[in-house]
Amino acid sequence: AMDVPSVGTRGEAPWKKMSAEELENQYSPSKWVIQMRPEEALETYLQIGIEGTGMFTQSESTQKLFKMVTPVAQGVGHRPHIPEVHSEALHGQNVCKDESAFMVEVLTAQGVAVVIVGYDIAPRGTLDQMVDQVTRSVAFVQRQHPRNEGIYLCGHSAGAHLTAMMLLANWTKFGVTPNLKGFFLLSGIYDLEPIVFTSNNALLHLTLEDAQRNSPQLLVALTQPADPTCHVQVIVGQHDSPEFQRQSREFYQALCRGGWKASFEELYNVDHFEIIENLTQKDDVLTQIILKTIFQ
Ligand SMILES: N[C@@H](CC(=O)c1ccccc1NC=O)C(=O)O
Repeated sequence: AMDVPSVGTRGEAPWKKMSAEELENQYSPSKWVIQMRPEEALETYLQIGIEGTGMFTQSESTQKLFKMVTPVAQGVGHRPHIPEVHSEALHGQNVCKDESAFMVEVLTAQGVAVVIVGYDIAPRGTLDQMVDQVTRSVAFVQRQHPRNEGIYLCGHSAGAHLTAMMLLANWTKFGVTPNLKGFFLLSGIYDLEPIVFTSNNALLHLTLEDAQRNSPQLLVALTQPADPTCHVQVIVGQHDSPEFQRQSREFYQALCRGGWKASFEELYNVDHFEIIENLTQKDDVLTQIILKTIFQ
């Protein structure tokens, strides 16, 4: 019989047929940038981070991007305030929560309260601990702001993975059910198994079991959406690597099969990093998606 390549999510995962070198490439976002050399991208985006707003200045500089936005009631004399930032932190080896605050102003200017969540990245924290820290942070915000009009979670790259894990959280353990209205999952990974076989695992030390237990791609099929009206937007850059694009598309498909209200978008002409770079600007495509979703 002819060797017909499998289509969609059926059949063997395509990464299993890749050489070690090719797999490493696919899971190194810096190798797929379009405007710079890879080393330049690492320096620009991963080492010094994206320029901050100065709002959060205590730079412990070891945490990862994960942010959460909460629309609050606007009224005369009622200035939205930004709740205390957690000093907990995730698996990103790269960007810290302070550096992730660069996009808050465009949201706070519209009356949206923004919380940047930190967590203990590897090797300080295990992936299970990071997921737990983020879960507790979301529960904390709900407890502090029980009358919020809705909580939207947003994460990029490894942060999108942690954010996606919140779709599967068991909130009963935390004594509170967060008022989750929407998810923005940007250039994320949702099946962690291939990560085990890349250099990304040098600090993380994920076993196959750890990877499976923390793979939303595998878990969404086994869970019912708590709130079927909660909108999950899976968004990937046109110039993200083919593996990152496949992960986003297949996660979107899994969400649809699981009964979630999901949508998928490939953003034109941006790579893994550029996708969030213009979140400081009101007219940016992604900024507009976020604002329209919150204020619809
Ligand atoms: N630092 C590496 C890999 C990296 O940043 C990464 C790899 C897999 C999944 C997420 C990653 N980064 C962002 O959270 C690189 O891009 O060269």
